[in-house]
Amino acid sequence: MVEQELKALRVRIDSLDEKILELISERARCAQEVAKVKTASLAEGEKPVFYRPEREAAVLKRVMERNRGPLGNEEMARLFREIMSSCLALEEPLKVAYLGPEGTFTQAAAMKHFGHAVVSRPMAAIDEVFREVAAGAVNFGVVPVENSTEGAVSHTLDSFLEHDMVICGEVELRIHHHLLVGENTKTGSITRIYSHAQSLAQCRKWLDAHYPNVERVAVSSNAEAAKRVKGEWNSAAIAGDMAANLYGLTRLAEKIEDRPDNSTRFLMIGSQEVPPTGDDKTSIIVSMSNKPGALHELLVPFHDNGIDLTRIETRPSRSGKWTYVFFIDFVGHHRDPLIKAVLEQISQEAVALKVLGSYPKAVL
Ligand SMILES: O=C(O)C(=O)C[C@]1(C(=O)O)C=C[C@@H](O)C=C1
Repeated sequence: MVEQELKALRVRIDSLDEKILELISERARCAQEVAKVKTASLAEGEKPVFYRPEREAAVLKRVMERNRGPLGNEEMARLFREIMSSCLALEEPLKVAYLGPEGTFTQAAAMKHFGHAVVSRPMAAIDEVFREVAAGAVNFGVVPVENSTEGAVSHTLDSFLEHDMVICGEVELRIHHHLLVGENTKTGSITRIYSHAQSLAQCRKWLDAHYPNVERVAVSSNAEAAKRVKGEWNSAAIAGDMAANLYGLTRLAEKIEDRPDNSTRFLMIGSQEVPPTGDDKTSIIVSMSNKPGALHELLVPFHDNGIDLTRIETRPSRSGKWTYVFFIDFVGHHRDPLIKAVLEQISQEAVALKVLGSYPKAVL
């Protein structure tokens, strides 16, 4: 009886899969047509722009709005994310550099934002990601910018001071850390725990409680930590799922981050300006003259115009001792008339103002 029912359901699934297959193929052919149209309408010397983040955000939002379940909105959007990623790859295979090595959270962020049909290249340092994008060796780069527990990633902020980059997207990732061991690890004899400094900090209380006397060794990435543990018998690593799976490690303890809402925000950097979608964010760098009330003066225009600031960060400017630059993120697009007016007002008071980019708010 059960066998009969299962058989009938599987016949239905097969027939639905055939329809889905046909529809996906039709969609892919449509994307090929889009590519032809984009290429045909070019002026002399102009390059086609295949990747359209504003359109991708609209597609994913529409899917989420129309979804009636039983699959959740995020799950459904994730499936469409991958379909679109493959459609884009037919138009142009995107090359994306990220802070490596393979298995880092930054790689997971890159996949969450662009899907898996991109050609991704791990870089050894944040600055290298910036340089690879600046050199035109890849279309986009992915770098971490802030963590909800540990704050700003200062290497990324400093790199924005050195390179002319356009921010064209953001993605947020829940960060879950696990204590990982290899096949050879003697779990009762762990004397050393490897991880990236930020991850060690994010698990500080857990480590104090469970491994108070074990040496904590900061290495260049969580993936590097996982790699080291594979060959040692007395060490463990703190890293996430991607690294655990990549290096075949076992989870001795799961989700050991001190704060359950621990998440990291990543930025997509490139050279492409993104048009407004109606639900955007903008990132700017401003340097003010070193006088009392400078920060107040900078913030007043935002307040007066009801603009929602989502982040403000200070870094030394590197061009003069004790001068500072402010990294500010706010809601809106720099082409919106209100935002334009506010930026105009600020630039009259500022020593320098640079718009790093306006981009759709993260959908996924
Ligand atoms: O609409 C476009 O411009 C397309 O190229 C199609 C498409 C899609 O598959 O929906 C593919 C890539 C772009 O980044 C955005 C959307």
